[in-house]
Amino acid sequence: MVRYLILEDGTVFEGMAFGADAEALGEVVFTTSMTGYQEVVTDPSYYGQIITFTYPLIGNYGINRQDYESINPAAAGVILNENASFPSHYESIQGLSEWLAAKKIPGLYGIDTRKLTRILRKHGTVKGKLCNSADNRELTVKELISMPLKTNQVPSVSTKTSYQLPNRGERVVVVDYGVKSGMLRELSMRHCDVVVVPYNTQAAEILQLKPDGVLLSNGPGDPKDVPMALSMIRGLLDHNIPILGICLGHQLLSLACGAETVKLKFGHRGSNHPVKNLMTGKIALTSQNHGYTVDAASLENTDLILSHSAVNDGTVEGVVHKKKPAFSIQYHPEASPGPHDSNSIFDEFLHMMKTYKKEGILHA
Ligand SMILES: NC(=O)CC[C@H](N)C(=O)O
Repeated sequence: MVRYLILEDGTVFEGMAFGADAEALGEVVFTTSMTGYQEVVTDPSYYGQIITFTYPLIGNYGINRQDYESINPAAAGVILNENASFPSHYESIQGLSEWLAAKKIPGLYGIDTRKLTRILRKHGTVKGKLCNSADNRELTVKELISMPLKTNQVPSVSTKTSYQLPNRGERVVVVDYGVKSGMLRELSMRHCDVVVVPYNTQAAEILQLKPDGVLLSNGPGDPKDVPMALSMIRGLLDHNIPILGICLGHQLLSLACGAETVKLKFGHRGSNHPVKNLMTGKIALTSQNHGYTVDAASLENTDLILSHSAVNDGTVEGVVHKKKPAFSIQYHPEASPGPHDSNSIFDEFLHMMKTYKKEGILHA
């Protein structure tokens, strides 16, 4: 069956349908990840977006039981060049198309994803529609132009109630803005006693849980659409609770400390983004998925120091608080998918919690 992608600039791509027989509207973004499509599509930070894979062949190892980053994928649609219809892997339980159909996500394949990516890179944020007919192209373009981009999606993906992953180690409260399960796995692997709480939990409730540290998770949308997080974070800083912020959590920590966030032209999405640690001079390849960034110039009047920066475009990739036990990074140390170069961020967080608990001093 034929399917179309119509962009708000009027461009029409004709390809083949796979996944669900449905239509989708959303921001069209691209990821350069060569593998890990199951993790990408189930990452809650992709909520409402139509994901284009620049790697030409996707789906060849199917879908398995392990690689979920959330149970219900939040992406609006998937675009590929070649869809491997006969997956082969010993853990595969389903093909990508079948799985997307079951999750009600439409897909389009057989288009020139290089041409599409060039358009996305040139125009930045581009809205698009996956549909089964291009007869109403003009109407669809009008609909896309007037459609406001939804940026307040955290309430849709955050847990509604708190839950615990009990263990014998440090008590870590995870504030769930759309947490990837990879982060919970990394904490559990380090024996952390994890309590996951909804996005709008306030500092007093978190303090009652007697945390050794708090992880501010990743999540979809614009960090400025989560204003209730800022007073909570300031409350935790006032009580010297060790904090690690990842991705949206990093942007929220920065906003809470007085920095600014801005939207990037076309975002960073992929598993091969080099990041420089400015403290050690070392470069790590990182997994990324973000459309917003902390404005480097705005750090000047805050208590935050720039600790990491993106090698490709020089944007902010990490900050450290000068006076409080808090640091954050824009990329994904849990990888899922991607290289494990930055896995030690979780060890640093653990070290910070332990040191702080023992000596009540700031992590050096
Ligand atoms: N992965 C994330 O947490 C993304 C953060 C934010 N939604 C952004 O796009 O920049």
